[in-house]
Amino acid sequence: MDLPVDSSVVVKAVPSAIAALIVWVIARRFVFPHPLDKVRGPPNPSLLAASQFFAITYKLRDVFLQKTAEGPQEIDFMRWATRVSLEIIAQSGFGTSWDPITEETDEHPFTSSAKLIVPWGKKLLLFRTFVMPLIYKYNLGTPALQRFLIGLTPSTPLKELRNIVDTMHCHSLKLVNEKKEALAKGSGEFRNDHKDILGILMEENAKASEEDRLPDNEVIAQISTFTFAAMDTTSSALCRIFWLLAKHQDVQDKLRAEIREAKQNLNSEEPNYDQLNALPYLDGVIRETLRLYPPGAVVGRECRKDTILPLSKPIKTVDGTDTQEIFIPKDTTIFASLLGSNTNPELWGADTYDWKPERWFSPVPEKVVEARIPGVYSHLMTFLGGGRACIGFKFSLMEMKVLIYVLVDQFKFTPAEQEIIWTMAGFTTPLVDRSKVQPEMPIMISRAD
Ligand code: HEM
Repeated sequence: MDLPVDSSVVVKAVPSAIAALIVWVIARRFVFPHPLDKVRGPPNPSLLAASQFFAITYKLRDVFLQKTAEGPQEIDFMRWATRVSLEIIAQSGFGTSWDPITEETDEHPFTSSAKLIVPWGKKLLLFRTFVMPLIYKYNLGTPALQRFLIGLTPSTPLKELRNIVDTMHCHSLKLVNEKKEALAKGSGEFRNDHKDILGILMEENAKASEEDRLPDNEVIAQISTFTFAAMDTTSSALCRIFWLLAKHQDVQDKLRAEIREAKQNLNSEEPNYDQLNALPYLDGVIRETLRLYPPGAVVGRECRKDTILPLSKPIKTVDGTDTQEIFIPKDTTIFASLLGSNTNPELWGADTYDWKPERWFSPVPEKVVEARIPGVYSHLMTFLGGGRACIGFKFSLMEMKVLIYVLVDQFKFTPAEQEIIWTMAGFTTPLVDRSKVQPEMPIMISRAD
């Protein structure tokens, strides 16, 4: 067969091409390997959820593209981060869609309700600390009586919280009933393609023995638990990350460069889970933010038996003596500072209160390793540790990474004029006006070059 070019030229070029290829492979492997090299390969089918997260995030990207068509715009980032977080947990957790995420549609009532639990709850600190535990402990009054009494009180926060609970309950009940109906028709149809958490729970619950089976009200309660645990925390962390990126343009630029390089290297719009995790700057930004600004700064616990708490170093008691341990009587409520552990200068060093994503490019300080912090994530207590640790932390990390990957690539974020007030009661929440209940985080966005 005739070759379209002079065959002698091709034959002479072969050894040079092979030599060039060898040089290129060696250079890529040893001189400037890309972090994604380690994780190339077929996508892991068990981690396909990343593509579901991308699909939801693209809707937000489209809203922002629409908004910035005429130039820079101020947006309430809290509003959009909450909508996306809710939709992600609705689709992956419950196999339903609650929010089309468009400029023209309002947020789902579940979002507007769940988002206000913390701000209204904050106004009832004394009631929650002293009265509610007694109501639970002594099982005072039926739910109907409690609701009736709330109606008689002049307390707006109590009434608001009751309305919030009603809204969330009503939507959760509807969802459980729909799932039950589908379950009755056959599990194949029921699960559809999605192995969502609620679907699996209900399917297994239906098979469980009478004594192991969760009653309906507990299944319904799981929906509120998951929504609340997933939505408020992740949206709070996302707000903080974008606020920091807006304030540190140099970090934002480096992050954008890393994302764009990854896109080019992968030759694809969407990295899979492993590829996303292999981006060091993206990972450093998230780790550092969750270290210095954990969405929940403290957790409360009730001591179930008399306990002696050993201390890492002696403290002075009121009578001036040194002690190495504290006695905590049964039923004492204690608050453990997750923030305090994450930022302890004795472990993390003098620059502990500086936000430095690069910190994570080197091994963590020896003292941090030696302290054996029991947290499930990165020597941090942000997601707690032990039997009650956060079960959604990898889910949340992936959600944040996907959102940052998509948005920072396309948009530039700069601070808005208003000062943000970060309130620390409950989950950390951004506000612009302390007298308002509604969380808000204005930020300027424009198209990135
Ligand atoms: C940045 C995001 C998140 C943070 C900082 C966070 C933090 C925490 C913390 C500190 C706890 C322990 C609370 C306590 O026991 O007092 C917890 C529990 C929990 N989290 Fe998360 N979380 C996040 C995201 C998520 C997501 C996305 C989900 C669900 C998909 C989730 C589901 C849960 C659940 C169900 C629990 C209760 C676990 C149990 O008590 O056994 N979380 N989370």
